Amino acid sequence: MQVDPASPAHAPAGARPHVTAAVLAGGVGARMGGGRPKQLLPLAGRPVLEHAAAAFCAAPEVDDVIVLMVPEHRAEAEEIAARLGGVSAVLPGGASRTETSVAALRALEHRGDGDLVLLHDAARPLVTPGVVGACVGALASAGAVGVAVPSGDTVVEVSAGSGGAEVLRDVPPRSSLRRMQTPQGFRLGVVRRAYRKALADPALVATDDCGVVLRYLPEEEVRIIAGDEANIKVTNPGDVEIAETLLRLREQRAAGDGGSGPAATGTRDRRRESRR
Ligand SMILES: Nc1ccn([C@@H]2O[C@H](COP(=O)(O)OP(=O)(O)OP(=O)(O)O)[C@@H](O)[C@H]2O)c(=O)n1
Ligand SMILES: C[C@](O)(CO)[C@H](O)COP(=O)(O)O
Repeated sequence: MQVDPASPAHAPAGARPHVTAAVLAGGVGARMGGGRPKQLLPLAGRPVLEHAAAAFCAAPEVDDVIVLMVPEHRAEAEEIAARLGGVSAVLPGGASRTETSVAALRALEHRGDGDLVLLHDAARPLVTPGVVGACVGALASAGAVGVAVPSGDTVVEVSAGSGGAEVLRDVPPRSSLRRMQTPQGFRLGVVRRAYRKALADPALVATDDCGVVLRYLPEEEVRIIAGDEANIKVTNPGDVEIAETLLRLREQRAAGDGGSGPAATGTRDRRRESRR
């Protein structure tokens, strides 16, 4: 699949920006092990990646969903995209998460600087359309937005001590600590400028995209909005089971609400409907 080249490069004056969600599925899942990328593991009967992409397909604020997949497993992502019906392109990911983010930005070269992109870990299958919508909403008044949750634990900094053993170095105040999640959303002009500088830095090391904006565009405020404790990243063995439990709890709560909770299904039609 390819990105639709007929899409306008710049939104007409006064029009709302175009919103693309890029689901980053280029990782091999080394910590999970098992020989297959974790985004393809089944979670309640559907691959992890399918859950993640479905939340964006269901979010009325999102116009377009693309998936960046480990090249060797692109065919499986194409099948998932075909099932969902709301994914416009499945493209090859890069060798690192940062390279996959850059590949997503390259795929959006035809979009204007004022358009928006949401970068999301395919390994976070429990993201909800509600969090996606809040992220897009915050981008009305910010150039970069990350979703995060407060840290319940005291988070400490460690380093190697005199005998080589790990020792405590610093205890940052917990009240100012958050655990960063995805989606992370950006005006394209902002994230493009940040990555342009980042890619010129031979010392570039990044584990998320808001961090790249913070480091390379210090003048740009990165807004933090409330994430969701359940929006875990499937990382280590056992995490799929935890995600399944959280999903079941969410479904039970939604059923208790009369089914009004966030559904991770939806179609392009619903999106079109919301734009009228
Ligand atoms: N080359 C890469 C590496 C990571 N990711 C994506 O970035 C997200 C978060 O990364 P992580 O949890 O580290 O995934 P993996 O890199 O697959 O895991 P590991 O580090 O254990 O190998 C995942 O959705 C993963 O697919 C990516 O798109 N391209
Ligand atoms: C982007 C992220 O999910 C925010 O918590 C995280 O940094 C990804 O990190 P990883 O090293 O790729 O697991």
